[in-house]
Amino acid sequence: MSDTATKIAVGLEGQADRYDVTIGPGVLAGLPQALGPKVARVAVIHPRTLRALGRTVNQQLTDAGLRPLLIEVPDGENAKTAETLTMCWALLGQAGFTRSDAVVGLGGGAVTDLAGFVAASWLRGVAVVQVPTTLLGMVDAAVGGKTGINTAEGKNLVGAFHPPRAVICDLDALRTLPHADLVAGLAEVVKCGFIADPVILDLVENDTTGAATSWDSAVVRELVERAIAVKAKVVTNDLKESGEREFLNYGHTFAHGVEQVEQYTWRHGEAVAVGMMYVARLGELAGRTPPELVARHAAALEKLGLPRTYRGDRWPALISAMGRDKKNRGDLMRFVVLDGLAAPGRLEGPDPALLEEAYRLISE
Ligand SMILES: NC(=O)c1ccc[n+]([C@@H]2O[C@H](COP(=O)([O-])OP(=O)(O)OC[C@H]3O[C@@H](n4cnc5c(N)ncnc54)[C@H](O)[C@@H]3O)[C@@H](O)[C@H]2O)c1
Ligand SMILES: O=C(O)C(=O)C[C@@H](O)[C@H](O)[C@H](O)COP(=O)(O)O
Ligand SMILES: [Zn+2]
Repeated sequence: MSDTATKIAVGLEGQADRYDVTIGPGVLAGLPQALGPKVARVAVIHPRTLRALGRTVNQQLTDAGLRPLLIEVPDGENAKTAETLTMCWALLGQAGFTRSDAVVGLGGGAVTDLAGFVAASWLRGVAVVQVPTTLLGMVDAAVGGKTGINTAEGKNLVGAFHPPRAVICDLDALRTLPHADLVAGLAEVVKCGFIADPVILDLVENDTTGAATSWDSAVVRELVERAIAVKAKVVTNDLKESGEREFLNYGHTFAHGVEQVEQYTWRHGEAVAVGMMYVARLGELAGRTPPELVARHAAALEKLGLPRTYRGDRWPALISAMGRDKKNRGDLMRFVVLDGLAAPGRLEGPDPALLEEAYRLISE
């Protein structure tokens, strides 16, 4: 293991489901230990693009005396389908996976969401170790135990809360990540800045050298660690989203609508960027979010090269998709808005006219 690794614990001290998120270059070497002593077989679920890394992990686990089974799935959201889930179940069944075996999610957020749900559902729950290989996976998707897949009707509509046994964020994995995916991941980091840790925003705003978008910079490492610390604290307090975990959903009602309407051709992080602009405007229209904070959203996202606007001719499809958001209760639409910097709150049942007006304000 790298001697420059950082560990952030998730879960209450002394509880069996507490786990570490390990961050640093080279920390993938710790995967066999992270799986624990009782595991024999390991299903390594990875996307097509990471076939070579999958083989490296296969060798690493074999050398450690484990019996890996590589499962290759499609890239991106195409992995988060009932068909891919069924394929994974079939392969685990054919290999005779038992409750002492484990799953590894090796890939971006789409794969860690799928792998987590495979683990949550197989034999009603086996261990999963998440090895995120995108920035977004490291700072958000792999941490916190939200797992799931999409259905034709919407994003993440089927899933389970299933905390991982460990999360391994090997920063070396970011070397091959396309720049646009790195930047998209920063949208979730900025989200953590607005809802909980303004130092994140300072780091982005004061970056004069492009360090915030350079995968191997000290700034990116600090951003990763700060965002994970925000998420770790929230999910430790509220794993199943009955309270403050909803704040991690800031910007996501609109974002998930955009992803669905665009048939998942938009990156999740890009949709979250626009979704934060939308809800910042909504909060302002509702008299909750101060105008200068709305302007700060636009400035921070622009600095990173993230989108702030969306096409203006999709309202019926968007409002329909937003009606299926998990924060809603019956006909009551519920949003997370900011009452100030690092002061998230809920906006329940806003006037439909405000919902459409906020859309108009961010329309191209
Ligand atoms: N469960 C959660 O709490 C949570 C949180 C945030 C996002 N998510 C989900 O995460 C998904 C988005 O994740 P994402 O942004 O990582 O996208 P992604 O998983 O689709 O990955 C983006 C692309 O990068 C490729 N890739 C992954 N690692 C790579 C690497 N190191 N080098 C080169 N290519 C690489 C992938 O194969 C894919 O084509 C969405 O489905 C979103 O809903 C879940
Ligand atoms: O961890 C959470 O809780 C989040 O809401 C984090 C989000 O960034 C993430 O995109 C999550 O998958 C959204 O969940 P959903 O419940 O809105 O599907
Ligand atoms: Zn998200």
